[in-house]
Amino acid sequence: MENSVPDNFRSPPRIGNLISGLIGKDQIKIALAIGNSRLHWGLFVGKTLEKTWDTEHLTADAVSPLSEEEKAEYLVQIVMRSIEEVSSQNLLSLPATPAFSSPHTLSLVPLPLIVASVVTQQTAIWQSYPNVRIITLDQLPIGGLYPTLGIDRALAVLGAGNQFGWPVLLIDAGTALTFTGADVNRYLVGGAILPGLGLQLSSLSKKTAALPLISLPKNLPHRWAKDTAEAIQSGVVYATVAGVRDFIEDWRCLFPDSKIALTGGDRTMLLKYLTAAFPDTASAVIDAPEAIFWGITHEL
Ligand SMILES: Nc1ncnc2c1ncn2[C@@H]1O[C@H](COP(=O)(O)OP(=O)(O)OP(=O)(O)O)[C@@H](O)[C@H]1O
Ligand SMILES: CC(C)(CO)[C@@H](O)C(=O)NCCC(=O)O
Ligand SMILES: [K+]
Repeated sequence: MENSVPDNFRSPPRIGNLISGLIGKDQIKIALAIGNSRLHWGLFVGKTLEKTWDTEHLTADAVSPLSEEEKAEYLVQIVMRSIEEVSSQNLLSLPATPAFSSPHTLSLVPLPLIVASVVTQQTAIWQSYPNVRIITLDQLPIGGLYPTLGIDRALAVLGAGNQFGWPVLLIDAGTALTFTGADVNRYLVGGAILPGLGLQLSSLSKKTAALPLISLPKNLPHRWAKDTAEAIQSGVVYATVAGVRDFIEDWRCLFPDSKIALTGGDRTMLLKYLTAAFPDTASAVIDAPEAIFWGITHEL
């Protein structure tokens, strides 16, 4: 994904003619979940989530010199290019492809875009998209939300509850590691926020003189390490899985029949560590990479 204005900025997107048949029927909608590390995209046909993918944040520098009209065109093209990159097989093989014949280009018919963002600066950029809706907390059918709750947490817990049932505890292993729990009445019980696995590692290297930037280990490391890299991995991994287990077990005391779902960029690693360290706890956890998009389904 380009971060600056693309060279062929003014050329019509190729995919336009291909999918405009579907657009004419109002079937395609794009969801954009703006996280702290990157952009998460979902392509819906009707209410069905067909595809998800991730790209980098846009830079304000690429967008700010543009006029309002150019911004709109630029963002439409960013969306189309992004879809084009990920859709070469899947999108074009959707069942509705025979309808691909309309003369519209997508710069004339921008796909509806639904944005849920926890990054104000990025939200501001996407406000220039011509056919955008920004999801806010007050639109969501969950009670007991507090005003500063992250929309990603609200949507993901809603999506997990709708998919798996209520009550539900949603764990998001993203930039931040969050716990968000709701009861059988879709009422927020509460949650917690701590630095995610990646952020723990990067902050140790950034804020100390001697500690290097270490990546996550492939498997549960040795606990009692005898070199720096392994010591960092041990500390971050064991403390995090112990904390995650403690939150899960506490939640299960409150709601013994609750579903427990795990999402976010580090979910696979976290679940691997948790499985190795606490298999009983881990066996209750459901992999839910698309939880936030299931929450958005409700808003389409
Ligand atoms: N290809 C990737 N690019 C960036 N991060 C990745 C990638 N694959 C896995 N990750 C992990 O994903 C984590 C970020 O998670 P995610 O992408 O869910 O973040 P986010 O949605 O931006 O964060 P948040 O929702 O907390 O704002 C990082 O800690 C990183 O280790
Ligand atoms: C906690 C994060 C950063 C997780 O992405 C996001 O949900 C957020 O910015 N939340 C606002 C604070 C809160 O949820 O209480
Ligand atoms: K996330």
